Amino acid sequence: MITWLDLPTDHPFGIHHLPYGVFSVGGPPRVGVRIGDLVLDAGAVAAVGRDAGLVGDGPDLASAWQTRSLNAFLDLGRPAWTTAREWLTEILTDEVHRAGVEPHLLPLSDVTLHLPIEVADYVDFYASENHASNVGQIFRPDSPALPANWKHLPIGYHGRSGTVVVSGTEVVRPRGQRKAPADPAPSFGPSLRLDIEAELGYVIGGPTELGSSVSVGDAEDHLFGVVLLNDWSARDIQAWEYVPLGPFLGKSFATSISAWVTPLDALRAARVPLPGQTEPPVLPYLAGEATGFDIHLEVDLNGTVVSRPEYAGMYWAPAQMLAHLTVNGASVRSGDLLGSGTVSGPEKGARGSLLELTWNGTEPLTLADGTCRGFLEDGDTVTMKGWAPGPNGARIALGEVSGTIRPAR
Ligand SMILES: O=C(O)/C=C/C(=O)CC(=O)CC(=O)O
Ligand SMILES: [Ca+2]
Ligand SMILES: [Mg+2]
Repeated sequence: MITWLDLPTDHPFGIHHLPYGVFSVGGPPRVGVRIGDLVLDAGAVAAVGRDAGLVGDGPDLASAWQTRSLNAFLDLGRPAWTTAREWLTEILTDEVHRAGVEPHLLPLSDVTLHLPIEVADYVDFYASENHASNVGQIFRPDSPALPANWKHLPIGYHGRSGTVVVSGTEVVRPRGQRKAPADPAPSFGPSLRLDIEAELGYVIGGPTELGSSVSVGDAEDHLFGVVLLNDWSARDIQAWEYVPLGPFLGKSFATSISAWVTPLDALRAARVPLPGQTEPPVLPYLAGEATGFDIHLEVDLNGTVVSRPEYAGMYWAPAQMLAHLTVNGASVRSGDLLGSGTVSGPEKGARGSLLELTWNGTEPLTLADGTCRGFLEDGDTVTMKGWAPGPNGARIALGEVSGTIRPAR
């Protein structure tokens, strides 16, 4: 597949990728598709196709894309996502479309990128066995590292969708209550243990009805695509507040996602079997054809790569997470966001949080500038990147997610 754009076939944002985002250039935000270092004004070019009668009786992509989020497009469901991807591929590869499309391509450097989805409900899972057992040892040293339910169900909690922000948004250090086990009483102030969590976020589309469930086999009809996600976490606030209802203010102040949503359809070459769920076997509603993804992550703190987590090691698949989330009859909405849980590998250099990398601050990291970190300081910038294998040896780069810490107000 060769595009008429002047683009190497192995470009990480090549014709085999085509991630969606929302951009503006002075005017109202609208849906864009990234190709190379250009952004295609997708709604404008679809309107040209529609008005010229080229798009037939298919879904009205022009209307869905001339809006300020991906939600209307997500509402159309998987058949429309497939049609859209085929059509975009055609207009970017067949030279006959060039004159009509070229005026709607803008340099990435000229546009402002926005939060790509209006986040409906946000759920964060806990799907890495290494992460769960590390945090278990740190937070609950007198209990088994993995809770008794961990291999039977994908554990999760409902988060705060209104504080999900796009890459580049500054993060204000949260204030709150904390009490270390040895402290006689709780104290209040800016978090002293501000942390990151490297995760993938799954963007849901195709709403379901209240009372119905999505099976593992049907889950990918509702899994539109993937973002990189940083679940900023205040460990001191979290450790004191979370018993018995789970994370609350320690994680609700900001969650950052990448501006680009990589469609699941672009990740065909990245599919890998799950590491294995035979001991114990999962209940029937969680069994079935579920795969993981061979996605490589990189966490950069102020210019030093501090971790390289491997998503392929995750225990629970996104299809299982969605099946579990809906098994009680809970419905999903377009724009729902599912965090995978922190991606941590077995090696120290593959842990997805500073909590684990520094073992709760007791083993600080030394950065390239010679400074040390247990947790984040004001002014620190964290950038997460990711890539997956694409077709014919090419790579697919996920959109990066970055954020800088500002002092508490
Ligand atoms: O084990 C705990 O009490 C808490 C765990 C987390 O903070 C992790 C969480 O947000 C889920 C995840 O990212 O894996
Ligand atoms: Ca998390
Ligand atoms: Mg969060």
